[in-house]
Amino acid sequence: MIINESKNKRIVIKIGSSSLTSRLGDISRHKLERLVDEVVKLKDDGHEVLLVSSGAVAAGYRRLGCLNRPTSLAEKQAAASIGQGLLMESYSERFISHGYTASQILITRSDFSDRDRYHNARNTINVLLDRGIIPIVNENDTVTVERLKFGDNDTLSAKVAGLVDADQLIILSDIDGLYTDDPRKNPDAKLLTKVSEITPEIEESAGEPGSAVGTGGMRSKIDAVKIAMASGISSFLGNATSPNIILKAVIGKARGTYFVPGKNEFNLDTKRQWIAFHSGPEGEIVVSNKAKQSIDELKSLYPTGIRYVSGHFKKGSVVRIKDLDGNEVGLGVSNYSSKQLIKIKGISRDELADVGPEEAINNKDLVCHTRLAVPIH
Ligand SMILES: Nc1ncnc2c1ncn2[C@@H]1O[C@H](COP(=O)(O)OP(=O)(O)O)[C@@H](O)[C@H]1O
Ligand SMILES: N[C@@H](CCC(=O)OP(=O)(O)O)C(=O)O
Repeated sequence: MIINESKNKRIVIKIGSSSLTSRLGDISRHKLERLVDEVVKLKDDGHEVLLVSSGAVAAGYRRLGCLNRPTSLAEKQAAASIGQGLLMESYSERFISHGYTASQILITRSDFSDRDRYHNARNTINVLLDRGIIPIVNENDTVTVERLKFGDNDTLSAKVAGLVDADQLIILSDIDGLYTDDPRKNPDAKLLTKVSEITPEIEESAGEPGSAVGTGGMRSKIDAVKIAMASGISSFLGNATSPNIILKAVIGKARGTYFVPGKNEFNLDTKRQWIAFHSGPEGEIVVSNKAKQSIDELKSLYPTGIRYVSGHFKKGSVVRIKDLDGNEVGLGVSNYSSKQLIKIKGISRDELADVGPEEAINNKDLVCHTRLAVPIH
């Protein structure tokens, strides 16, 4: 199949456990190699490809001595510790047989919540992509604890797609796309081929995993797509077993669901993506109704609109912004420490002249929740 389009794309492909495993639950070499062979064709055509691949637990649990996929955290982590190496070995062997090199990247949420580490990951991945390598990302299962988990590889893939400014996110699963209901439970469910807005009906239709090896189900795929949409990235969801699914998805000819990003104001730049999806807010400020309104309009926040400040934070920390009823309205990088803000809250811009930067939060460092239909943190 000739897939070359005028522009070479940067493509992130998420491969779920169910797309790599046999009916017994262990890794199917045949399935893995078929997908790698498609990626190789994309590479031959000049596209940059990054994989986010699950499968470590599936590849390792039998050698750990478990009959079924384990459910306890420690056993899953032990299985992943065995399986991650085996998984990478299978990928590497196949890519090398085609003359390409794969690299392994294991990430936890805490790696991304530090802005320097976030940038570092981005720089490293850019070097790999520039040199024609295929980075293969998975969650660093052996060291994550529930609290620090990305939660699943679906949202991880969307965050990685944002990190590397991907042109497209392709999520492969064991289902043909997003249906109006879980098709395994409702035979009347209809496939949605194009989605430009995640409506409450779509949220409701998204259910649990369909197989014993899947973890996120449609719920986490929708969360992932929302993150991609907010980052201005088109996504595709389709069935890994469908022939040439990746090649067809890239040219818009695959059976499945295409998700197209919404209006421009949702297209978060990398800094806002970091604030929205990765940062760990260190304090809270409560703002007046008028200030809330200007945040809704994505305007900078001035000390005059701040009513209360809580927590101890430094200049440059991310803080939660709440309205007078206690609802979170956004997140932003504070130009002042909590100590300074307590002193200057409520003060007008004229009176502030000598204290420091006028704005408490510049609008470039502001993420407004009403403009962002995405779960934060
Ligand atoms: N609205 C829906 N549309 C499609 N699939 C759905 C829906 N709701 C729930 N599902 C289930 O989600 C499953 C895919 O998620 P999951 O098992 O986690 O796969 P993976 O391992 O590929 O991440 C499907 O097999 C399907 O049974
Ligand atoms: N990191 C884990 C998988 C986590 C996960 O999201 O799995 P899946 O829902 O199959 O994509 C592993 O490699 O087994």
